[in-house]
Amino acid sequence: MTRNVRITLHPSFDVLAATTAARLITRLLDVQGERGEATVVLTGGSVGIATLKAVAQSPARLAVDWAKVNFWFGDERFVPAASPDRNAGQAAAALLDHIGVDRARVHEMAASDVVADLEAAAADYTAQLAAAARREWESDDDSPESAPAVPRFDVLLLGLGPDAHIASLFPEMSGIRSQGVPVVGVANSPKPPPWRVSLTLDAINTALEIWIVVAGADKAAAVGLGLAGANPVQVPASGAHGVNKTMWLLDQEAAAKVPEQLMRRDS
Ligand SMILES: O=C(O)[C@H](O)[C@@H](O)[C@H](O)[C@H](O)COP(=O)(O)O
Repeated sequence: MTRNVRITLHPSFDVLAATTAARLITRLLDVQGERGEATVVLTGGSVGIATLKAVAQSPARLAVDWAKVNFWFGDERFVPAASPDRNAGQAAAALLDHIGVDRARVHEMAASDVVADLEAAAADYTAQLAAAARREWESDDDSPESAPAVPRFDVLLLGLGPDAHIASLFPEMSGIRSQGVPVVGVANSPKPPPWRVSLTLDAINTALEIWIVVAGADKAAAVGLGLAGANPVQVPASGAHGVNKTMWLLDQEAAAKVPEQLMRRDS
C-alpha cells in the first residue's frame, strides 16, 4: 500500500504554528461544508498549543462554526483538573474558551481528582469514544453494534518528542505495544508528569489525516528516524499513518536531518 506522506518545511516556529492554524481552519471548513460538522484531535506540547493560539488570533477562525466541531485529545497528563499541566486546560486557555464551542462536543480525558486511577481514566475515554462512534454510526443508518471503537477523526494533531514519542506513546514502553484497544494508561512516562492517558497507535491511525507538527533542532534526529520507516516500538512516530494523508509539518531546525529530496518547501 503506498502511503500519502507529505513533508513541508516552514522558516520558523511562529510560521509553522500560524500555517498549521491556517491549514486547520481550512480543513475544518472543508469538512463542515461536506458533513455539517468536523472532528479534530488536539495535542499537547509547545507546537500543538502554539497552533491553537494562532487559530485564536486568525480572523479566518470566524468562518468556522465552532459549535459544530468535535474536539478530542490524543493524550493527557493524569493530574488534577485544575493543574496547569493539563493539555485540556492549556487548549482551553489558548483557544477553546474563546470561540464558542459546544461543551458537549469537547471530550476531555479524566483528571486524577475525578477518577480513581489510570485504568479508570482509560476506561472512561474508551467509553466516550465508543458512544460517539455509535452516535455517528446510527446517524449514518448503520447498526450501532457494528460501530467502530472510535468516531471519525478528520484531522489528528501530534507533537513529537526528541525520543520520537507521539502522544504519550514512548519507545519500548507498553503503550506503543498496545493493540486492540483505543486508549491506554501510561505510568512512569519519561516525559514529566509521569502518569498519562493516551490514544494508542491503533486509534491514532484511524484518523483520515494525521499532522505531525515539529519544531526545534532537538527533534531533528527523531524526525529523520520517524521518516526512515523504523520499527514503531523503537520509533513511535514512524508508526503514525493517516488513512488518507500523513503530513510532517516542520520548521527548518527540525527538518535538518530530512533528505532534501523528500522536502516540499512551503514558503
Ligand atoms: O502531552 C504531551 O506532552 C504531548 O502530547 C506530547 O506528545 C508532546 O506533543 C511532545 O512531547 C512534544 O512536546 P514539545 O513540543 O513541548 O516538545
